[in-house]
Amino acid sequence: MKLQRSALTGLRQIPATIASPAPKSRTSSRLILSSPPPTPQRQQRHFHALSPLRSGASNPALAFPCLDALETRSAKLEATTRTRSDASGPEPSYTVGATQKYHCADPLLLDWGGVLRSFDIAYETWGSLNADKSNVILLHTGLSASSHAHSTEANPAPGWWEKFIGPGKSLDTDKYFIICTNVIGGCYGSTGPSSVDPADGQIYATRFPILTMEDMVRAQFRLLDGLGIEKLYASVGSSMGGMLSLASGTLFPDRVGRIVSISGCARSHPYSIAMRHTQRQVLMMDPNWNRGFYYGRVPPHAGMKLAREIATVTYRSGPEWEQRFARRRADPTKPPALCPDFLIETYLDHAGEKFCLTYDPNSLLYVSKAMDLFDLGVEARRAAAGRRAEREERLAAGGEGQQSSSLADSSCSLTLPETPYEEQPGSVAEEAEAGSALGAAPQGARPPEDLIRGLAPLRDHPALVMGVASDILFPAWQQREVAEALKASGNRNVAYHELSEEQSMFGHDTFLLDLKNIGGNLKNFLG
Ligand SMILES: CC(=O)SCCNC(=O)CCNC(=O)[C@H](O)C(C)(C)COP(=O)(O)OP(=O)(O)OC[C@H]1O[C@@H](n2cnc3c(N)ncnc32)[C@H](O)[C@@H]1OP(=O)(O)O
Repeated sequence: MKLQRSALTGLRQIPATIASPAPKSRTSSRLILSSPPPTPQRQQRHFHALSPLRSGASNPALAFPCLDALETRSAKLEATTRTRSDASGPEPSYTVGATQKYHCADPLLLDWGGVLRSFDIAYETWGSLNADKSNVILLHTGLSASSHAHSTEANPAPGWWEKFIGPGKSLDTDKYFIICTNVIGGCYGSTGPSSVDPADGQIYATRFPILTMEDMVRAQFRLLDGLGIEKLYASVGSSMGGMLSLASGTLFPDRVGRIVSISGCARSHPYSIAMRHTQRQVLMMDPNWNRGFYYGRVPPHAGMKLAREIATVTYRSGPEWEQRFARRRADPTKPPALCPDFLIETYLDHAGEKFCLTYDPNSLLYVSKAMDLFDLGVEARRAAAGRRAEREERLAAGGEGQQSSSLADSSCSLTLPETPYEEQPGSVAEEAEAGSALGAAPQGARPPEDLIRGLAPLRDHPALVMGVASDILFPAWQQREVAEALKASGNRNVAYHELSEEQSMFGHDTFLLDLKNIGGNLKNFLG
C-alpha cells in the first residue's frame, strides 16, 4: 500500500487509498490568505507546511457513514415512489395494527378557530364495561403513542403500557373498562394532518387546523357519547396524557370521577416549549418537509430523526447516561469521527432511526404545538372560551359560508416584529406577585392564583399527581405546582408522590418503565 506523509506533523502515515482529496473550501483559502506576512524563517516553515498541498490535501477527508445512511434511505424511498403504481407514495401508512374506530359526523369546532367537519377516533379497550357503565377509565397517551396501550386479540403486539394493564395490574381489567384513544392530530387511525379533508378529498397536510389539548379531549368525549358513557370512573394519563387528563376534568368536571396526572403539567413552561421548538425547527428545515406537503413523496425522515434525537435528550437523564454509557466510545480502536462515535451518540442515533418513519411528521408538529399552547390558568381558559363563543355566534349567524371565512381567519400569519424585542426587567416578578407568571415557584410557595382558579373545577375530584426528580421535561416542581394548586383550590383529596433520583434515573420516561412506584401508586389510588 502506498503511504503519504502527514502534511503538518510528518508523524502519521495515511494510506493513500483512503486519503481522498478534500474539497477546496472557501474557509481554508481564506485562512491561508489571512496569514501574517512571511518572514524568511516563517517562509521556510510555510514551505514545509504547505508543500504537500501541491500534490493534494494535507489530510484525508473524513468519512460520514451517518450521512451515507440518510442518503441511502432517501434513495430507497425515492425508488419506492417511482415503482409504485398506485401513486400513494413511499411514506408508511403509519397506522399500525387493528383498532376500533368511531366516526363522528358532527363538526368539531376547535379552540383556535379551525373546524373538523367530521372526524374519526381510533380506540382500543380492555376489560368489561359493567351494566351501569360506571367502571370506565379513559387512559390518555403521550405525544406520539397510539391507542395500543396493551395487546388485544386483534393486535397481539405488546402495547406501550403492557405491564401496567391487566387482571390485578395497576389498571385492573378485572374491575375497570379501560379505553385508550389515539388523539386527533395523531396518525394512528384518528383524524390528523395525514387524513383526507372531507371538504375536497385531498390530504389535509398543513391545511389541518391548529389544535389544543382541549380539542383532543372534546373529540374523546364525543367518542364517550357515542359509546353511551356518561361519566368516567377516572381519567388517567402520563406526560402529554397528564395534560389531557387534567384538561378532561376541567372541561367536563361532571363527567370525570377522579384524576391522575403522571409527569404532566397544568401549563407548558418555556424550557419545554423551547425543546419542542427545536424539534419542530429541525423537522421543518428538512427540504423534504416541503411545508407539510410531502405525502406521496419522500417524507422528511432526516428531520424526523434529528427531532427524535433531541426529544430523547429530554426524555431521559444525565445520571442514567453516566451509568449506562459514561464516556465510552462505540469502537475505541477507531479514530474519533464526526458521525456518532460515543455510545451516547450511537444511542441517540438509534432512537432517531427507530422513530423516523413510524410517525407522521406533520402530526409531530401539530401535537407538539398543542402541548406548547396548553395552559389551564383561568385567564387562558377564559380567553379560549371567549374566542369559541364568538366563533360559534358567527357560525350560527352565517351558516356554511361563514365557516370557510372563519377558517381563513384562523390561519397563522405571525411574523417577527421589526422592532427588536426588549427584555422587561421586573415584569415577571410583578406578574408572579399578581399570581399569573410561569416559573418554578420555590418549594412550599403558594402556586399562582391564576392556576389555582383555573383548576378550581377539580376541587371535588380525588386526584393523584406523580412526578420524577430526574425529569427535565416535565420537572418535579411542575407536579408539585399542580398538586398544590389543586389543594389551594379547596381539594382535600390530593395524593402527591415524587420519585427521588434514587428511585428513578429514567427521567421523563419513568412513566413507561417504573412498574413498582408509578404502577404501585396508581393501583393504590384507583382502589
Ligand atoms: C412527551 C410525551 O408526551 S411522551 C414521551 C415518552 N417517551 C417516548 O416516547 C420515548 C419512548 N421510549 C422508548 O421507546 C424506550 O425505548 C422505552 C421506554 C420503551 C424502553 O426504554 P429502555 O428499556 O430503557 O430502552 P432504550 O430504548 O433506552 O434502549 C434500548 C434500545 O437502544 C439500543 N441501544 C442501547 N444502547 C445503545 C447504544 N449505545 N447505541 C445504539 N443503540 C443502543 C438497544 O439496542 C435497544 O434497541 P431496540 O429498542 O431497537 O431493541
